[in-house]
Amino acid sequence: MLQIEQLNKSYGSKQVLFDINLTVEDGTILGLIGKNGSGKTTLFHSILNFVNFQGQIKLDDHPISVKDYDQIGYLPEERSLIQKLTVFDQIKYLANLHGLKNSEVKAQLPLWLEKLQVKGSANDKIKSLSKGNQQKVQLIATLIHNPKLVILDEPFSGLDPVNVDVMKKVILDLKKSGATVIFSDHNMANVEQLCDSVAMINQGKLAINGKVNEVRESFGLTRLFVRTDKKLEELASLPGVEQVELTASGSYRLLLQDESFGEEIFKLLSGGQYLRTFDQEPPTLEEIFKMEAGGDNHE
Ligand SMILES: Nc1ncnc2c1ncn2[C@@H]1O[C@H](COP(=O)(O)OP(=O)(O)OP(=O)(O)O)[C@@H](O)[C@H]1O
Repeated sequence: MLQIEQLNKSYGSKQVLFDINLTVEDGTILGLIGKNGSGKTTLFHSILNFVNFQGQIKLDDHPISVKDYDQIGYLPEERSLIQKLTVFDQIKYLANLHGLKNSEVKAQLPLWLEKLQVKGSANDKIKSLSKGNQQKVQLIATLIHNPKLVILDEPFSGLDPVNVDVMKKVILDLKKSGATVIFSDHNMANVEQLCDSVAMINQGKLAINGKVNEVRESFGLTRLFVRTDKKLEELASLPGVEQVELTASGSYRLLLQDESFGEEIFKLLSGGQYLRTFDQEPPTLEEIFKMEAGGDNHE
Protein backbone atom coordinates (compact mmCIF):
# COMPACT_ATOMS: atom_id res chain seq x y z
CA MET A 1 0.00 0.00 0.00
CA LEU A 2 1.21 3.48 -0.87
CA GLN A 3 0.35 6.27 1.56
CA ILE A 4 0.99 9.93 0.93
CA GLU A 5 0.48 12.11 3.97
CA GLN A 6 0.50 15.90 4.18
CA LEU A 7 2.73 16.24 1.14
CA ASN A 8 3.86 19.80 0.46
CA LYS A 9 6.40 20.67 -2.20
CA SER A 10 7.96 23.96 -3.22
CA TYR A 11 10.48 24.82 -5.89
CA GLY A 12 12.29 27.78 -4.34
CA SER A 13 9.60 30.18 -3.19
CA LYS A 14 6.94 28.65 -5.45
CA GLN A 15 4.73 26.06 -3.73
CA VAL A 16 3.43 23.51 -6.27
CA LEU A 17 1.84 20.83 -4.04
CA PHE A 18 -0.35 21.62 -1.03
CA ASP A 19 -1.26 19.11 1.72
CA ILE A 20 -1.74 16.07 -0.51
CA ASN A 21 -3.18 13.03 1.30
CA LEU A 22 -3.63 9.95 -0.86
CA THR A 23 -3.72 6.18 -0.35
CA VAL A 24 -3.38 3.57 -3.07
CA GLU A 25 -4.24 0.00 -2.11
CA ASP A 26 -2.24 -2.99 -3.38
CA GLY A 27 -3.54 -4.48 -6.61
CA THR A 28 -5.40 -1.33 -7.63
CA ILE A 29 -4.94 1.28 -10.32
CA LEU A 30 -5.04 5.00 -9.56
CA GLY A 31 -5.48 7.51 -12.37
CA LEU A 32 -3.88 10.88 -11.69
CA ILE A 33 -5.43 13.71 -13.64
CA GLY A 34 -4.93 17.46 -13.74
CA LYS A 35 -4.21 20.24 -16.16
CA ASN A 36 -0.71 20.78 -17.52
CA GLY A 37 1.47 22.14 -14.74
CA SER A 38 -0.91 21.10 -11.95
CA GLY A 39 1.80 19.05 -10.18
CA LYS A 40 1.38 15.42 -11.32
CA THR A 41 5.02 14.83 -12.27
CA THR A 42 6.13 16.59 -9.10
CA LEU A 43 3.98 14.18 -7.09
CA PHE A 44 5.66 11.24 -8.88
CA HIS A 45 9.11 12.72 -8.29
CA SER A 46 8.29 13.06 -4.60
CA ILE A 47 7.23 9.39 -4.36
CA LEU A 48 10.48 8.45 -6.10
CA ASN A 49 12.55 10.66 -3.79
CA PHE A 50 13.90 12.59 -6.77
CA VAL A 51 13.04 15.86 -5.02
CA ASN A 52 12.91 17.09 -1.44
CA PHE A 53 9.46 17.58 0.03
CA GLN A 54 7.64 18.00 3.31
CA GLY A 55 5.35 15.28 4.62
CA GLN A 56 5.51 11.49 4.58
CA ILE A 57 5.32 8.93 1.82
CA LYS A 58 5.08 5.30 2.93
CA LEU A 59 5.23 2.03 1.07
CA ASP A 60 3.80 -0.89 3.07
CA ASP A 61 3.75 1.20 6.24
CA HIS A 62 7.39 2.32 6.18
CA PRO A 63 8.78 5.61 4.86
CA ILE A 64 9.78 5.07 1.26
CA SER A 65 13.55 5.19 0.69
CA VAL A 66 16.24 4.23 -1.81
CA LYS A 67 16.03 0.67 -0.45
CA ASP A 68 12.58 0.42 -2.03
CA TYR A 69 13.89 1.46 -5.43
CA ASP A 70 14.09 -2.15 -6.68
CA GLN A 71 10.39 -2.58 -5.97
CA ILE A 72 9.38 0.47 -7.99
CA GLY A 73 9.08 0.83 -11.75
CA TYR A 74 8.93 4.33 -13.23
CA LEU A 75 8.12 5.36 -16.77
CA PRO A 76 9.12 9.03 -17.02
CA GLU A 77 7.22 11.52 -19.12
CA GLU A 78 10.42 12.43 -20.94
CA ARG A 79 11.49 9.16 -22.51
CA SER A 80 15.22 8.78 -22.06
CA LEU A 81 16.76 5.89 -23.98
CA ILE A 82 20.33 6.02 -25.26
CA GLN A 83 19.88 5.99 -29.02
CA LYS A 84 23.17 4.33 -29.97
CA LEU A 85 22.72 1.31 -27.68
CA THR A 86 21.07 -1.93 -28.75
CA VAL A 87 17.76 -2.80 -27.13
CA PHE A 88 19.49 -5.54 -25.13
CA ASP A 89 22.32 -3.31 -23.87
CA GLN A 90 19.87 -0.54 -22.93
CA ILE A 91 17.57 -2.85 -21.01
CA LYS A 92 20.53 -4.66 -19.42
CA TYR A 93 21.97 -1.36 -18.19
CA LEU A 94 18.70 -0.24 -16.61
CA ALA A 95 17.79 -3.70 -15.28
CA ASN A 96 21.24 -4.07 -13.68
CA LEU A 97 20.49 -0.89 -11.68
CA HIS A 98 17.52 -2.76 -10.21
CA GLY A 99 19.70 -5.78 -9.35
CA LEU A 100 18.86 -8.05 -12.29
CA LYS A 101 21.64 -10.32 -13.60
CA ASN A 102 22.51 -10.37 -17.32
CA SER A 103 21.27 -13.96 -17.57
CA GLU A 104 17.88 -12.87 -16.19
CA VAL A 105 17.68 -10.05 -18.72
CA LYS A 106 18.58 -12.51 -21.50
CA ALA A 107 15.77 -14.83 -20.43
CA GLN A 108 13.14 -12.14 -19.81
CA LEU A 109 13.71 -9.68 -22.65
CA PRO A 110 12.44 -11.85 -25.56
CA LEU A 111 9.26 -12.59 -23.60
CA TRP A 112 8.64 -8.88 -23.07
CA LEU A 113 9.41 -8.00 -26.70
CA GLU A 114 6.82 -10.53 -27.75
CA LYS A 115 4.25 -9.54 -25.13
CA LEU A 116 4.47 -5.88 -26.12
CA GLN A 117 4.59 -6.73 -29.83
CA VAL A 118 7.76 -4.67 -30.34
CA LYS A 119 8.63 -4.42 -34.03
CA GLY A 120 12.36 -5.02 -33.74
CA SER A 121 14.79 -7.38 -32.04
CA ALA A 122 17.04 -7.26 -28.99
CA ASN A 123 20.05 -6.61 -31.26
CA ASP A 124 18.56 -3.60 -33.01
CA LYS A 125 19.84 -0.15 -32.12
CA ILE A 126 17.31 1.95 -30.22
CA LYS A 127 17.54 4.66 -32.90
CA SER A 128 16.34 2.20 -35.57
CA LEU A 129 13.01 1.70 -33.76
CA SER A 130 9.90 3.82 -34.29
CA LYS A 131 8.86 6.20 -31.52
CA GLY A 132 6.09 3.86 -30.38
CA ASN A 133 8.44 0.89 -30.24
CA GLN A 134 11.03 2.92 -28.33
CA GLN A 135 8.29 3.73 -25.85
CA LYS A 136 7.56 0.03 -25.43
CA VAL A 137 11.28 -0.62 -24.82
CA GLN A 138 11.19 2.06 -22.13
CA LEU A 139 8.18 0.29 -20.63
CA ILE A 140 10.12 -2.99 -20.59
CA ALA A 141 12.88 -1.21 -18.68
CA THR A 142 10.20 -0.02 -16.23
CA LEU A 143 8.78 -3.49 -15.64
CA ILE A 144 11.48 -6.09 -16.23
CA HIS A 145 12.48 -6.22 -12.54
CA ASN A 146 8.89 -7.07 -11.59
CA PRO A 147 8.14 -4.01 -9.44
CA LYS A 148 5.27 -3.99 -6.95
CA LEU A 149 4.68 -0.26 -7.37
CA VAL A 150 4.49 0.99 -10.95
CA ILE A 151 4.37 4.71 -11.77
CA LEU A 152 3.66 5.65 -15.36
CA ASP A 153 3.80 9.31 -16.41
CA GLU A 154 1.49 9.70 -19.43
CA PRO A 155 2.09 6.15 -20.70
CA PHE A 156 -0.28 6.48 -23.69
CA SER A 157 1.14 9.67 -25.16
CA GLY A 158 2.37 9.18 -28.72
CA LEU A 159 0.95 5.65 -29.10
CA ASP A 160 -1.39 4.66 -31.93
CA PRO A 161 -4.74 3.06 -30.99
CA VAL A 162 -3.40 -0.50 -31.42
CA ASN A 163 -0.48 0.20 -29.11
CA VAL A 164 -2.75 2.01 -26.67
CA ASP A 165 -4.60 -1.30 -26.35
CA VAL A 166 -1.29 -3.16 -25.80
CA MET A 167 -0.42 -0.67 -23.06
CA LYS A 168 -3.86 -1.03 -21.46
CA LYS A 169 -3.51 -4.80 -21.35
CA VAL A 170 -0.10 -4.51 -19.69
CA ILE A 171 -1.56 -2.18 -17.04
CA LEU A 172 -4.47 -4.53 -16.35
CA ASP A 173 -2.07 -7.52 -16.18
CA LEU A 174 0.01 -5.64 -13.61
CA LYS A 175 -3.09 -5.17 -11.48
CA LYS A 176 -3.98 -8.86 -11.84
CA SER A 177 -0.50 -9.79 -10.63
CA GLY A 178 -1.09 -7.71 -7.47
CA ALA A 179 1.02 -4.68 -8.37
CA THR A 180 -0.07 -1.16 -7.48
CA VAL A 181 -0.23 1.09 -10.51
CA ILE A 182 -0.44 4.88 -10.73
CA PHE A 183 -0.58 6.57 -14.09
CA SER A 184 -1.21 10.10 -15.24
CA ASP A 185 -3.21 10.80 -18.35
CA HIS A 186 -5.03 13.61 -20.10
CA ASN A 187 -7.47 11.14 -21.64
CA MET A 188 -10.26 10.71 -19.12
CA ALA A 189 -11.78 7.78 -21.00
CA ASN A 190 -8.61 5.74 -20.32
CA VAL A 191 -8.84 6.58 -16.63
CA GLU A 192 -12.53 5.68 -16.53
CA GLN A 193 -11.89 2.39 -18.29
CA LEU A 194 -8.84 1.20 -16.35
CA CYS A 195 -8.76 2.77 -12.92
CA ASP A 196 -10.25 1.74 -9.59
CA SER A 197 -9.75 5.21 -8.24
CA VAL A 198 -9.02 8.66 -9.52
CA ALA A 199 -7.24 11.65 -8.03
CA MET A 200 -7.35 15.07 -9.57
CA ILE A 201 -4.82 17.76 -8.76
CA ASN A 202 -5.89 21.31 -9.42
CA GLN A 203 -3.28 24.03 -8.93
CA GLY A 204 -1.32 21.76 -6.61
CA LYS A 205 -4.30 20.78 -4.45
CA LEU A 206 -6.16 17.48 -4.39
CA ALA A 207 -9.54 18.44 -5.86
CA ILE A 208 -10.98 14.94 -6.31
CA ASN A 209 -10.00 11.63 -4.70
CA GLY A 210 -12.03 8.43 -4.64
CA LYS A 211 -13.37 5.41 -6.48
CA VAL A 212 -14.17 6.30 -10.09
CA ASN A 213 -17.87 5.34 -9.86
CA GLU A 214 -18.34 7.05 -6.50
CA VAL A 215 -16.69 10.23 -7.73
CA ARG A 216 -18.92 10.25 -10.81
CA GLU A 217 -22.09 9.52 -8.85
CA SER A 218 -21.30 12.20 -6.29
CA PHE A 219 -22.02 14.70 -9.09
CA GLY A 220 -25.58 13.36 -9.50
CA LEU A 221 -27.35 11.48 -12.31
CA THR A 222 -27.69 14.62 -14.38
CA ARG A 223 -27.10 13.14 -17.85
CA LEU A 224 -30.17 11.67 -19.45
CA PHE A 225 -30.11 9.57 -22.62
CA VAL A 226 -33.48 9.14 -24.26
CA ARG A 227 -34.75 7.76 -27.57
CA THR A 228 -37.99 9.41 -28.57
CA ASP A 229 -39.93 10.77 -31.57
CA LYS A 230 -40.14 14.15 -29.85
CA LYS A 231 -38.33 17.12 -31.44
CA LEU A 232 -35.23 18.64 -29.87
CA GLU A 233 -37.12 21.88 -29.08
CA GLU A 234 -39.80 19.94 -27.20
CA LEU A 235 -37.16 18.19 -25.11
CA ALA A 236 -35.43 21.50 -24.39
CA SER A 237 -38.67 22.86 -22.90
CA LEU A 238 -39.06 19.96 -20.43
CA PRO A 239 -38.70 20.86 -16.73
CA GLY A 240 -35.11 21.04 -15.44
CA VAL A 241 -33.49 20.59 -18.86
CA GLU A 242 -30.47 22.85 -19.37
CA GLN A 243 -29.22 21.50 -22.66
CA VAL A 244 -30.17 18.95 -25.35
CA GLU A 245 -28.12 17.40 -28.12
CA LEU A 246 -28.73 14.67 -30.66
CA THR A 247 -26.02 11.99 -30.37
CA ALA A 248 -24.44 10.09 -33.27
CA SER A 249 -26.43 7.00 -32.28
CA GLY A 250 -29.73 8.88 -32.75
CA SER A 251 -30.64 9.20 -29.10
CA TYR A 252 -30.92 12.56 -27.34
CA ARG A 253 -28.62 13.57 -24.52
CA LEU A 254 -30.19 15.93 -21.98
CA LEU A 255 -28.30 17.82 -19.34
CA LEU A 256 -30.46 18.23 -16.21
CA GLN A 257 -30.22 20.90 -13.53
CA ASP A 258 -30.69 18.17 -10.96
CA GLU A 259 -31.17 14.38 -11.11
CA SER A 260 -34.58 14.70 -9.39
CA PHE A 261 -36.11 16.05 -12.64
CA GLY A 262 -35.59 12.59 -14.19
CA GLU A 263 -38.78 11.07 -12.78
CA GLU A 264 -41.04 13.88 -14.00
CA ILE A 265 -39.41 13.83 -17.44
CA PHE A 266 -39.88 10.07 -17.62
CA LYS A 267 -43.59 10.43 -16.88
CA LEU A 268 -44.00 13.22 -19.46
CA LEU A 269 -42.11 11.39 -22.21
CA SER A 270 -43.51 7.92 -21.72
CA GLY A 271 -47.09 8.90 -20.88
CA GLY A 272 -47.39 5.46 -19.35
CA GLN A 273 -46.22 3.87 -22.62
CA TYR A 274 -43.11 1.90 -23.55
CA LEU A 275 -39.99 4.05 -23.97
CA ARG A 276 -37.10 2.43 -25.86
CA THR A 277 -34.26 4.21 -24.08
CA PHE A 278 -34.31 6.15 -20.84
CA ASP A 279 -30.97 6.14 -19.08
CA GLN A 280 -29.93 8.52 -16.32
CA GLU A 281 -26.18 8.68 -15.73
CA PRO A 282 -23.67 10.76 -13.80
CA PRO A 283 -21.31 13.07 -15.72
CA THR A 284 -18.26 11.48 -17.30
CA LEU A 285 -14.81 12.12 -15.84
CA GLU A 286 -14.13 14.38 -18.82
CA GLU A 287 -17.14 16.53 -17.90
CA ILE A 288 -16.19 16.52 -14.22
CA PHE A 289 -12.64 17.52 -15.15
CA LYS A 290 -13.91 20.48 -17.15
CA MET A 291 -16.28 21.54 -14.35
CA GLU A 292 -13.58 21.30 -11.68
CA ALA A 293 -10.54 22.54 -13.59
CA GLY A 294 -12.43 25.05 -15.69
CA GLY A 295 -11.94 25.12 -19.45
CA ASP A 296 -10.39 22.21 -21.24
CA ASN A 297 -7.71 19.66 -20.42
CA HIS A 298 -4.79 21.96 -20.94
CA GLU A 299 -3.20 25.01 -19.36
N1 LIG B 1 12.48 21.58 -11.38
C1 LIG B 1 11.56 22.54 -11.30
N2 LIG B 1 11.89 23.78 -10.90
C2 LIG B 1 10.97 24.77 -10.78
N3 LIG B 1 9.65 24.61 -11.05
C3 LIG B 1 9.26 23.40 -11.45
C4 LIG B 1 10.18 22.29 -11.61
N4 LIG B 1 9.49 21.21 -12.03
C5 LIG B 1 8.20 21.61 -12.14
N5 LIG B 1 8.07 22.91 -11.79
C6 LIG B 1 6.80 23.67 -11.75
O1 LIG B 1 5.91 22.97 -10.89
C7 LIG B 1 4.58 23.01 -11.38
C8 LIG B 1 4.07 21.59 -11.55
O2 LIG B 1 4.77 20.96 -12.63
P1 LIG B 1 4.58 19.42 -12.97
O3 LIG B 1 5.57 19.11 -14.05
O4 LIG B 1 4.63 18.63 -11.74
O5 LIG B 1 3.10 19.43 -13.57
P2 LIG B 1 2.33 18.29 -14.38
O6 LIG B 1 0.97 18.23 -13.80
O7 LIG B 1 3.12 17.04 -14.41
O8 LIG B 1 2.26 18.92 -15.85
P3 LIG B 1 2.12 18.18 -17.29
O9 LIG B 1 0.73 17.62 -17.39
O10 LIG B 1 2.33 19.32 -18.24
O11 LIG B 1 3.20 17.15 -17.39
C9 LIG B 1 4.64 23.80 -12.69
O12 LIG B 1 4.29 25.14 -12.42
C10 LIG B 1 6.10 23.72 -13.11
O13 LIG B 1 6.48 24.83 -13.85
